[in-house]
Formats: sequence, structure tokens, C-alpha cells
Amino acid sequence: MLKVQNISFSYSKKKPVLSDFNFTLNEGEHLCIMGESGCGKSTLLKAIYGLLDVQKGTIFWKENQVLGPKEHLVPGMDFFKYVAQDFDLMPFISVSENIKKHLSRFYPEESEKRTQELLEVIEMKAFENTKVKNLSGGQKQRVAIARALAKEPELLLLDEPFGQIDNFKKNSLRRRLFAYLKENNIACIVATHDKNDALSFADKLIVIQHQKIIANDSPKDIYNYPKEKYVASLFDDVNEILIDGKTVLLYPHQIKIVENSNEKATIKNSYFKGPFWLLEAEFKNQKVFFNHQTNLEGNTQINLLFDVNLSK
Ligand SMILES: Nc1ncnc2c1ncn2[C@@H]1O[C@H](COP(=O)(O)OP(=O)(O)OP(=O)(O)O)[C@@H](O)[C@H]1O
Repeated sequence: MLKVQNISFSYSKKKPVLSDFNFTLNEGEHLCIMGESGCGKSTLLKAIYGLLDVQKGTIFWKENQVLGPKEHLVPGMDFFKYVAQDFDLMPFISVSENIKKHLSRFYPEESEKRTQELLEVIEMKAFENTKVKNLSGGQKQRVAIARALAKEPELLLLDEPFGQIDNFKKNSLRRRLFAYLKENNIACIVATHDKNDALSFADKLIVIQHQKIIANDSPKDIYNYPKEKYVASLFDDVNEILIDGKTVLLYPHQIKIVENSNEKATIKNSYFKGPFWLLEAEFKNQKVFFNHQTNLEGNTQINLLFDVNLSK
């Protein structure tokens, strides 16, 4: 189990980045870290990997304490692997050679089999002999993931792992990678801006704001019962509406047009979203956004129904 206990870290005295972080993660579990740009997601991954000296608190993996560079000569823990945003690959050798670099030279057959298996996971079989310098950013990102998996870490730390990969590839890669990690009981922490990493694949979700963990629960509960607009905004457009003197948070799919209601609104704008339209309307001097099957002209008068059922 990973135990992060009361850790605090700042790059400079004036500006704390992580304040009193506490959480645990079991073997084989997947955790997503979300929060606005600059909130400290990468810093947290680096602290867990042992690249930073935390000023307060402790980090343990099972009975081993994670030590920072001051106390651990070669920074980084052996049983973890960390894929940073800048990949750190060897550009002048091929994709498969990059992966093999991390496998034993004494067992060439085993090493070849494992390389092929990992090429399948990252869907890069067709590029096995291509030099890394000739790959796109997204392809390099995939090779970096395979290389990190080569030695079967107990915990994999991924910083924006699919940030440079197009949507089509991203979905199938995500399914393969997270299934592979589960099959091999590899725990994983993913820093991400993409709600899909959290909603479909994570067991736990942590949200960071103003140097603090402000939510730590299952992605489903955090999505369904967001305590604040900042948290809900990580997943979708969100409406903060005053209804009967009470402020409620509603996602666009929780507001509907009905034949009759007391909630009168006027259409202002519309945005095509593929399977539906996102409509913007004015409701009691507030802007509301909601999904609708068809487009509606500006200034159309409508009646709204709010699906206010957000208690846990
Ligand atoms: N090496 C560094 N020295 C000083 N400050 C740093 C350093 N690295 C990051 N910071 C600052 O620490 C804060 C947290 O940065 P971090 O990279 O952890 O955020 P993040 O949530 O990962 O951001 P993003 O989503 O944009 O990748 C930011 O204010 C950043 O400017």
C-alpha cells in the first residue's frame, strides 16, 4: 500500500505547492489526480517518485520509505516507474531497442517476447524498427509508457499520459493500458486534465485546489455529488443556479426543456456537439447551459425543468 502522510512541499519558502497531503492507495489500484493547471499534480507525482525532498511528512510503499534526493543517491524508487511529460527517450535507437534497454540482456528470447507484448499494449508494432527521433510526440509518449512497463513496476506514475495522442488512438490505448495494469496488479497514479481517464478507468480520484486535497473519493461519487463548482467543472460545463433561495450545481444534461413550467428562459446561443446541441439561455438574469436534441433559434422562449437531486 502507498501511504502519503501529511506531506508538504514548496519550491521556494514563499509559495507552498502541497500542504498536508494525506491519502492511501492499495496495490493494483488506480488513482487519478485532477485540478487546474499549476495546482501541483506533477509536483505530487515527483514527490511520490522520490525526485523531491518533501519539507514535511512521509511517503511509504509497503514498509519502504520513499526518500528524496538528499537521502537517496540515485533519485527515484526502484519499484516505481515515472513517465514525465518530457519522455526522456533515446532518440537515435529504435522503438524496440528503447524498450529492450530496460530488459535483461541475459535472456534475449524472454526480452524479445516481452518487447512484443508491450508493443501490442501501446499499439506500436508497426514502428518497432523506427528510430525514436522520427516519431511524433504522441508516439514517443506511447514508447515512454512501454519502457516504464518493461521492468514491471509495482506502481506506475503517469503525467498526462495521453496528452499528445489523438482521440481515436487515445480511447483504445487507454482501454489496453489500464486493462494490462489491472491484469498485472500494477498500481497507477495518473495526473490528468482528461475526465475520461478518471471516470472510466480510475478507482479513486483526488482533486487539488489551493495547495490542498479538496476531494478524495470514487470518481463516480465526486462526479455525481460535486461539493463545489471547481470540482464539477473538471468534468463538464456546470451551472450554478439559484433555485428557491438555494444554490445548486447542475450539469447540462440535468436541465431539460418541458412544455410547461414556472422556470421561463430565453435562448441566447447554441453550440453543435455531435449527438446533441449545447444551448445557452438566459434564466432570471443567470446564464444556463443545457443539452438538447435539436438546435433552437436565438430569442426562443422556453420552459425549463431542473433535475435537482444531488444529495448523496
Ligand atoms: N522546478 C520548479 N521550480 C519552481 N516552481 C515550480 C517548479 N516546478 C513547478 N513549479 C510551480 O509549482 C506549481 C505547481 O506546478 P506543477 O507542475 O506541479 O502543476 P500541474 O498541476 O502539474 O500543472 P499542469 O497541469 O499545467 O501540468 C506551479 O505554480 C509551478 O509554477
